[in-house]
Amino acid sequence: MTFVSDRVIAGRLSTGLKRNPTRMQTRVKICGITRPQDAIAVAQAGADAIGLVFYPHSPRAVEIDQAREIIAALPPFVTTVGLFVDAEETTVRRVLAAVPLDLLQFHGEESPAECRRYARPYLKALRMREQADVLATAKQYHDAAGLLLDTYQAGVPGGTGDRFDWRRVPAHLAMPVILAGGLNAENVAEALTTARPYGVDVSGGVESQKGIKDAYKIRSFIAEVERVGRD
Ligand SMILES: O=C(O)c1ccccc1N[C@@H]1O[C@H](COP(=O)(O)O)[C@@H](O)[C@H]1O
Repeated sequence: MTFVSDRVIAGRLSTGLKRNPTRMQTRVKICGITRPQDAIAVAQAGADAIGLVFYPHSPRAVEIDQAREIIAALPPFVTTVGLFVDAEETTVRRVLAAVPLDLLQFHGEESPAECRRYARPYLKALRMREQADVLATAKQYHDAAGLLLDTYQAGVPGGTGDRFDWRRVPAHLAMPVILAGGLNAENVAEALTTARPYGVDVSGGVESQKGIKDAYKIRSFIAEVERVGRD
């Protein structure tokens, strides 16, 4: 088995790197992994990070034992991200005690204090409803490792499969921007040239069905990111 990536998103996110300058490779997170074989496919394709969804209402939700099995299948240097949506503190702590997560992703209405209380690097998701203020949110969550911008859809906290207007991503932000929402191999090049994010996060766009990743779609997605990310 050949693993083509040895990059670690968490460490780099916390170095204060901002946007994706010329010649710098855009980081890739593949979210909603539910099976060890998908984690292996993601690592083999060269992704930087996998996301594990600890939100029971998601079709991609994982249990603690399942998450441990998935992570155990990974080679080193692939960042593990745990996604939560307005979870109880006890729930997050139970997961953290059992699952080796490098980074937390808060995808609900968690306050800055709630995001900080685990003393772990975290990403804060902002759903891009009309009145969303990216700059103000970045200020509010100034200690976040990055701000993840996702599509807003009423009643759905994420994983919508829909894109938003990428021109709304500010050109300068004091923290890394991770672009999400409806990305796939067909549109990610346009997304990157429009928004120039530090990283991208995709779930539905690389699946054959909800929760089941498609190795071909993952490879195509990463190939596109690498193509655009080069000179
Ligand atoms: O993936 C989910 O099921 C999910 C559930 C609740 C909150 C967030 C979720 N996923 C995140 O949503 C975005 C976009 O996903 P997609 O590519 O549009 O399917 C991404 O950040 C996922 O991490």
